[in-house]
Amino acid sequence: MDGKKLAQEVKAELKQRVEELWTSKQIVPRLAVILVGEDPASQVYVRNKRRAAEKIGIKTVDNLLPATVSEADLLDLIYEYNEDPNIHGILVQLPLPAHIDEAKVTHAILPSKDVDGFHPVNMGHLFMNMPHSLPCTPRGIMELLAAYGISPAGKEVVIVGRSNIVGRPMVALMLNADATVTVAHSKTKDLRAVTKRADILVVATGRPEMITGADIKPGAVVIDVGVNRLADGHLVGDVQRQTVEGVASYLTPVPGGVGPMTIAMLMKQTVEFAEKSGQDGY
Ligand SMILES: NC(=O)C1=CN([C@@H]2O[C@H](COP(=O)(O)OP(=O)(O)OC[C@H]3O[C@@H](n4cnc5c(N)ncnc54)[C@H](OP(=O)(O)O)[C@@H]3O)[C@@H](O)[C@H]2O)C=CC1
Ligand SMILES: Nc1nc(=O)c2c([nH]1)NC[C@@H]1CN(c3ccc(C(=O)N[C@@H](CCC(=O)O)C(=O)O)cc3)C=[N+]21
Repeated sequence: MDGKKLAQEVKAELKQRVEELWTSKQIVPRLAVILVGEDPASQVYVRNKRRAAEKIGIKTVDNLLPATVSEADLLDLIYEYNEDPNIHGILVQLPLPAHIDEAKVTHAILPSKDVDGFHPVNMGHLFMNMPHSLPCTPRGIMELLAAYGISPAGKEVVIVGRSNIVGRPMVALMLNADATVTVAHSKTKDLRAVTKRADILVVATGRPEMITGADIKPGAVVIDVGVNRLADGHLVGDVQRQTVEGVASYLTPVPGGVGPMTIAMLMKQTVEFAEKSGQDGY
């Protein structure tokens, strides 16, 4: 499944919507990105986001804060963006340094500007199937499946991983799409027996190539969320491509699968928020 190509298509459509937004309301979508510390992988994501935004016509306001920044200063910055009517989306790159309480930061972002969909209010709405904002990675996966004509309705969907960023919101989206959902994690007994049941398998563990051809049902659709940089600089997923390719009906590559879709969905959410701005929020 070619996430890179689909992401290009999504971004081309967004570019038009951004132009329309300017013509009809003179609004430029603005996204504030906050990165704390100098994690090189995170810097790559921030750069990719900025590049994508520039192409679409979204303005990004990047804040690269030192790892030593205090929690109070970070919260103050978020409060400023909450109040600023010209900022439509706020994203704080995770993980944060240990001295900063991640939950406190996530909760500080105004739900109506929470482009990641990580605020408990947005998570709650998502689980009740009345979402305001959708976490970008799971949403990108749903759009990929839809583009390939794969409907989760009635299917056995197994999600490996239960993080707040990927696994948990993925459960909600799949349930909302009428799948029969199983969630596996590090305490799951006999993981292979569980993954082998899946018609659609979503793997988000951060364990390089842990899922092999022996772990999947022939013909399964396999979504590899993992982005793992090996010591030699090589990028691999959580799925072993060589052994899975011959068994699965579809597989998302790494790179070029879920990652580019995540960025496209972040852009989409920002444009959607800008389009809604001025209307009644909650
Ligand atoms: N492509 C993209 O857009 C994105 C990619 N990623 C990538 O996806 C991967 C996962 O990210 P994230 O969800 O944030 O990771 P986390 O580390 O937050 O969560 C990993 C999850 O996998 C589970 N897990 C770990 N090891 C095993 C195992 N051996 N067997 C079964 N389950 C296991 C953990 O279980 P437990 O809860 O029990 O600890 C946990 O629930 C990473 O490689 C990350 O880089 C992340 C976000 C976006
Ligand atoms: N608040 C927050 N929101 C996030 O969405 C978030 C986060 N924090 N912290 C880190 C993870 C990780 N993540 C990725 C996004 C894009 C690619 C991506 O574009 N990957 C490219 C390759 C990138 C490369 O070459 O390094 C690909 O898979 O083709 C990867 C990973 C978002 N995350």
